[in-house]
Amino acid sequence: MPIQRQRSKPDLEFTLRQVFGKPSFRPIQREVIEAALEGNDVFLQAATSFGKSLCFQLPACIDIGITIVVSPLLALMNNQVAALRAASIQVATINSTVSKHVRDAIMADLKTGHPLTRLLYVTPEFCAMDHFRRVLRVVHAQRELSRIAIDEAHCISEWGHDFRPSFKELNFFKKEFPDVPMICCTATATQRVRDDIIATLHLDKRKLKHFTMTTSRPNLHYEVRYKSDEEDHYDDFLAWIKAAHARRQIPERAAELAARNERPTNVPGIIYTLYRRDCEILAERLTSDGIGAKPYHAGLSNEQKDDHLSGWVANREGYDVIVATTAFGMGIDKENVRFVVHWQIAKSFEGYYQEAGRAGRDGKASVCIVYYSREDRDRGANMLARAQEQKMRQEMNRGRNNHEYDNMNKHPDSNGRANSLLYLTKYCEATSVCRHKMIAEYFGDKTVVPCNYACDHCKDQKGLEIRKNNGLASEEWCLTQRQSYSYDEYD
Ligand SMILES: Nc1ncnc2c1ncn2[C@@H]1O[C@H](COP(=O)(O)OP(=O)(O)OP(=O)(O)O)[C@@H](O)[C@H]1O
Repeated sequence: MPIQRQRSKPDLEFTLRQVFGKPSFRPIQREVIEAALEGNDVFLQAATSFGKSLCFQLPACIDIGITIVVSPLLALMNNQVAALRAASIQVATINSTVSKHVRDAIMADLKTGHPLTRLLYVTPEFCAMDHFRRVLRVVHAQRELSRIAIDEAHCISEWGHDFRPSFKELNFFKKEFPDVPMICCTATATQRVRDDIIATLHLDKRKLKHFTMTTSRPNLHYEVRYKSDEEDHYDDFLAWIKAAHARRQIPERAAELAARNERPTNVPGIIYTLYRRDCEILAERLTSDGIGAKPYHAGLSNEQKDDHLSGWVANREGYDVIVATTAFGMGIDKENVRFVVHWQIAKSFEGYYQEAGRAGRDGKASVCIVYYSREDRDRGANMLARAQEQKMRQEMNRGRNNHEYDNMNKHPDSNGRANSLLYLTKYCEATSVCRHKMIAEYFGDKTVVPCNYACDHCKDQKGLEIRKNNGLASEEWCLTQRQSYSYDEYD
């Protein structure tokens, strides 16, 4: 018996306009939504900022019953929940920032079997809890479990195999509720990761409706800036952002901004760093140089994180730049982010593309800069090797026998991380290929990706080569550093 109980042919455009305030669908959104509403399992891969969330949010407003959205990060959940509330949609989230009182009220709504909540955002860890599963069974028995949406589905493959095993347990949904349709959304999955997600969730490949769109973000200008340990690139960045402020203070531009009630110093951006201590130090340095900046990392209290995120989203003075670890990023949707800077090489190619994808979500030109040094590359490789060693030790301590351990190491993910970092290094070192093309190549995107001088290679290849030659430490020097273990102390 199909679980879907739809109202007569829904007017999708009407819901889009009335509920979401959008004038029209973006390419293939309509097709994805129709496939979902027909009760299919759907796999949607599309560029950052494509509008993937709408593909499960809109059906949730049409179908009878509740959509469970599994989401990996608090900031992402809170960001989406706030946007849905602003559109007066009945949405709830259960996570560590939600008080017991609110949590009980949500659970009471679910326990009725006929929840008023249209979308419930939860973590994979919460989905693994017995009491939540029991309540879901009640909702399912009442034929009110409308759909399961897995947002940022690549996390199943990237994180499920090590530090967040609950991702792997998401196959509970298909095991227990095979008739409830599922939709998986991601911007960053290679063929290997796609196969892994499908297998982990127990989706039937033959019946799955697959939608794959280009990875291309033509309004993003990708740039690599070369450096070595010898120099502090802070001054380079400060000069760059001060120049952006100065351009906004040219009289005609300033008048335009004033008419829109915008501050000339509001150039919203994100700086990603690998280390928590850098978040604090850098935010303080920028603030003392007149650039409003706040840190964001897992070591801050929930109140601080909320304050910094909400101040930044609201374009509040003093909150223009967020200096963050990767605790901030995936899925964060603020339309006017004009730049994303990676203070060091990112942890993976997927991470880089995701984080850079926070820029220019309004379609306007925006800049993505990576400060790349070979020393940071080696530190990144070190961090990865250590994490893998630690995992190996933990698994040994947990008593896996050698055979199991060998199989674990044969898992596609064990090499995936290293390959991803290697490709990111290749991307940073490259001076003879368009950066947009390199991104497409990594994700197996066969479409022709346009680059209208929107990367440092296509804009000025000669200059790029010179900057690389002048900026990087030599490989010989890095080798001596590696041999003397000097990178280990920094980690
Ligand atoms: N049809 C549409 N018309 C106008 N805006 C839209 C439409 N669909 C989605 N959007 C807007 O596009 C923005 C990006 O959407 P969303 O956050 O769902 O992106 P995403 O595909 O999940 O990206 P990411 O993978 O980077 O998180 C949102 O602000 C959303 O409101």
